Amino acid sequence: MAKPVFVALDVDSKTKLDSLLASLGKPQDTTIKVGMELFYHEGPAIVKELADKGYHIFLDLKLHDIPNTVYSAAKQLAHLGIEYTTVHALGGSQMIKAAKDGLIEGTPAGRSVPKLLAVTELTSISDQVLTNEQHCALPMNEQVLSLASMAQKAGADGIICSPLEVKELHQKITGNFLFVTPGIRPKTSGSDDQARTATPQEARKFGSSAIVVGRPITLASDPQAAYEAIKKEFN
Ligand SMILES: O=C(O)c1cc(=O)[nH]c(=O)n1[C@@H]1O[C@H](COP(=O)(O)O)[C@@H](O)[C@H]1O
Repeated sequence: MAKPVFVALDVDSKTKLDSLLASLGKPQDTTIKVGMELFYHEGPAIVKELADKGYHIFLDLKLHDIPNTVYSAAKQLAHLGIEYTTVHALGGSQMIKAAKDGLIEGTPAGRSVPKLLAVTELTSISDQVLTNEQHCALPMNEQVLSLASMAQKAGADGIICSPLEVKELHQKITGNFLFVTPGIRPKTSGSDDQARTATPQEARKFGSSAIVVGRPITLASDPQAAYEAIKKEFN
């Protein structure tokens, strides 16, 4: 089975959303990511609407709060018909466990519990920022590994990291654990706010379970062609 390419629907209007979705293909064959921009603009109703149309939805709100608040929020998200959601691993093991418990508790009977992904270090964080602003004593690869192991023990189904870390993670983390990687930039892209990037082909070679791609598709002159080319390169 083809590994998912989650298209990040980072748009601020229903018109832009509809035109983007029209270029992606049949809902049942399309994996999409609803992030903060669209969710805060349209509210939870848009998630339900997309789920009812048959899209496979990754709802990325990156919860990060005290365990009780995250438990209650995750319980609400579990009603929406989503397949994946996110928390920040830096919220700690108790918070991750609370998110998982909330998802289990909130999932309607007969439906699958959404998979919980823990964001390790954002792909926009460079080695310099990790050291000089976060004052982290570990190098990036060890910090990501440490957060990934903790998240796995706490009950997460996988992590979000850069493709650049995935090869090493596969050697050290066993079991059925997902490595979902944004920071995807085809060769021709210029530089932007992403710091730890790789091409779709590199992500495949490193062993990413799925990739998340926004602007290389949403801002392309032909989003459909860009999406198809990236899917082909990753699989
Ligand atoms: O959780 C995420 O999806 C995420 C984590 C991370 O570390 N880096 C990251 O870029 N993302 C998301 O992945 C998408 C990347 O979009 P582009 O940079 O436009 O391809 C955005 O929607 C980000 O919110």
